[in-house]
Amino acid sequence: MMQQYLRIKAQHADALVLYRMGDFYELFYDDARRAHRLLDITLTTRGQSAGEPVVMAGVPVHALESYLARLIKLGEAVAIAEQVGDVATAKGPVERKVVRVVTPGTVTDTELLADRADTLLLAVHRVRATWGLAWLGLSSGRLGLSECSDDELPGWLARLAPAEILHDGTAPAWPGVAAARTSRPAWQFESALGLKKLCAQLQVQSLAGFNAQDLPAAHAAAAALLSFAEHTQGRALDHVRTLQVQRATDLVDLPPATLRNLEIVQTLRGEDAPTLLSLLDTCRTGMGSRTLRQWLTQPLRERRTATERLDAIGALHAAGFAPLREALAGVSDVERITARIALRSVRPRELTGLRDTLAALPALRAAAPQGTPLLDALHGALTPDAGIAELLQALAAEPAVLLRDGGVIAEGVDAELDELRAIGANCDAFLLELEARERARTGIANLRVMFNKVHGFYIEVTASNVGKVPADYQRRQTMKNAERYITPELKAFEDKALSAQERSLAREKWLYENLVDALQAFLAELGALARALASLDALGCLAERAATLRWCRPEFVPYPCLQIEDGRHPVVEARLAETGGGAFIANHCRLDAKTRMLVITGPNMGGKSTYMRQVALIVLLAAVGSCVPASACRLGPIDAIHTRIGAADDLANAQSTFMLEMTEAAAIVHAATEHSLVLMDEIGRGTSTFDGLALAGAIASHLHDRNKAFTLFATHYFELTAFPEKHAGAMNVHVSAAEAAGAGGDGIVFLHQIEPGPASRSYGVQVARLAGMPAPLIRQARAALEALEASSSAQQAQVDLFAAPPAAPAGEPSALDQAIEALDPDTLSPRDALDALYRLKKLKKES
Ligand SMILES: Nc1ncnc2c1ncn2[C@@H]1O[C@H](COP(=O)(O)OP(=O)(O)OP(=O)(O)O)[C@@H](O)[C@H]1O
Repeated sequence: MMQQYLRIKAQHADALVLYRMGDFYELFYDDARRAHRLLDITLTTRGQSAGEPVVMAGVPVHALESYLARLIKLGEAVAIAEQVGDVATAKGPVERKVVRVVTPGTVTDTELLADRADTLLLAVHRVRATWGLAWLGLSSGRLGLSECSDDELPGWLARLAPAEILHDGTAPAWPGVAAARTSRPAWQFESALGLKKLCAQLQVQSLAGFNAQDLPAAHAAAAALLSFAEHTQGRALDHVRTLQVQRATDLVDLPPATLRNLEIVQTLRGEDAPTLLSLLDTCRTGMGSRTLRQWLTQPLRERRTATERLDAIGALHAAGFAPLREALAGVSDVERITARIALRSVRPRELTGLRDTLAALPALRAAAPQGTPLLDALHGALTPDAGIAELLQALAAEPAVLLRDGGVIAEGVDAELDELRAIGANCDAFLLELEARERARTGIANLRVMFNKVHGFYIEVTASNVGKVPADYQRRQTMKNAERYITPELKAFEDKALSAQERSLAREKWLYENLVDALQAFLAELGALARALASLDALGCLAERAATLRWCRPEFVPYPCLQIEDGRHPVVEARLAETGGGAFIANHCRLDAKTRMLVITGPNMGGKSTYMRQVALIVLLAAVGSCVPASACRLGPIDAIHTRIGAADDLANAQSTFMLEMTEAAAIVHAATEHSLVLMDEIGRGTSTFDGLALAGAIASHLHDRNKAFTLFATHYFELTAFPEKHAGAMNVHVSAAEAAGAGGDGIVFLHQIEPGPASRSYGVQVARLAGMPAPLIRQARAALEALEASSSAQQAQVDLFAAPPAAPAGEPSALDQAIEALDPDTLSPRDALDALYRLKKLKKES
């Protein structure tokens, strides 16, 4: 047996092998020690192999799911080796085979998946300066490809949030990426192989129809992705029949900092709520929630999709969305059920769930409004082939949870099954009759015919009556107060009953497998149905949110424009409403080709961050095709939302607050275009005043003069309120606050209203007092502040913070010169040389 185990283990060196032995899955040697550490299960030793005691640990079969869930969460891969041979006839150890490998990115078990988020497997592969990406949601059948640069990769990893990343062993560690990493042999990442595999998977001759033929790096990643996914499932992936190519240039760029700072799907603390998604997601199904999450993290630059969705939402408002949402509430997770049909792991109750959903479709169709291209298309997908429902009629009304318990196939579907079941049903009558007959024959009034799992059928006679037992009774078992017997007649009956039950279970299993096989023909239709239901659900949800939260439809224009009337921060507003914290103060934001930058000043706690974030959230929601929290909104093209907000120390990556601040700001200055929205919150505060002020001024100038991005620039440096005087595209605004008649004039009321012009003064000391600083400390700070203000105005240096950058001093080599100097052509490989060329071109562009 150990030989058999070691053979299996050799084929699954990277996974924990769970080896089935009776009612347990056993782990051996290092796997056992690892499982002991991770799961806190007991380590034992048994027997000897090669002269050493065999170290082992086991988990009971019935508890597999919960242990699997824990292991997957810890990023482990698990190979499950089942007994596939016949226990009764096997000579030596029963044959065992790995039936599936479960890894964090390839789980499909309903119990192990989050309802409202997709679990993605991502493969990455670098070809020269290009990263190829290929990802797959096994439980949804969604396959995607993309290519990106080094700089863009972190954005993709954050956006996709994969559970597991496959790489060829050379990928660097990515900070902040929580996915499990699985290394695969480099030869599996092969472009031509990938192209072939993709064509085979999608059953097409070329990928032209998917606009995916010119992505060699992504093809290479797809080769490894598909091999690995098939390997874990032990079969082909028949439900994966569509492909989505996403080009970075198609999406509104949301770098990881933006996803984080705007708290779109996770709060800064890493919780699921309150976030934009948690506020938005009132979807009736898991499929809808997953789709909404995808829309939100992958907003599109071109406005066609958003306009289509907004048209649909408009129609839902006009026709009423409540009936549709009610009809969707009873719909089961068709997307995951479809995947599980394809993987042959679907459970009986999932199929009856599908049957109920199909039966509910006419009502759903009646409740789904039509009249816009998107709604009409979705409506069209709600009439799947009647053959599916017909096949599902074979299932019992309420089947058992597990196939092995029987009772899954309905009566009247299969004559043989019905006959076998009848034998079982007649059992009870026969036993009662036998009992009565034997009581009469023996004169033992309390004689009983009974059954248990270990001993089968028997006749029980109490000790006091043993003397009356006839000669044809054979003793089976002696109890404390009774004896148990078997008779030839009872034995014959037992054989017939047990074999009928066994045969009926086997027959049901066979019928069920046939049913699942027959359903394979409808995978594509079921996939389309799932997508339509999911989209309808997400649209219904957006319509409901817009109505409940009083949002308006944004308008798209082709020229530079970012105009928001009475904008609100949806999450802060909801929170204020929840806690009775008063009304949210709505604010405008008006940027256009001429005015591209707002310099925002005002007291701490005044609402600067809230204002900037709300503008970004509104821009994002509009790009998704949702209504927005404002009374009116007009938007030009937007290609990215960049944010530099807050200062969470990235200790894990040994970056100081200031270093992180500058790194993020540098990335923005490099990437922002005139179509980007940039939020800069208190840049420069992480260092000394002069350094910080000087850098903030230079960054503002760069954004204004070179990037020309729409920029919201919040700052505490009063000196920066002079910026708009010299920069025509910038304008001062401030969040208003009022002095309250408090002791010593230190009271302050935040009005949260954005007003034109710079703030008149700072309120830092007042806010500190509100925060409960001791009175003497506050008095000292105020005295010091007055002295500082007096001395500063007396000797204000006439420094031009915003002067154009002086040329690099003569004689000082530029960054480009230095890079060229550092190159040694004789020692470069062709690939390094090409990389160097890219680097130089980039430096040239920046200089
Ligand atoms: N428009 C608004 N209407 C009502 N309440 C608001 C509004 N804006 C902000 N607030 C409230 O004020 C609090 C502080 O806002 P915010 O964090 O945006 O201030 P800030 O000016 O960025 O402060 P700091 O300069 O200290 O970072 C928010 O948590 C919110 O409760």
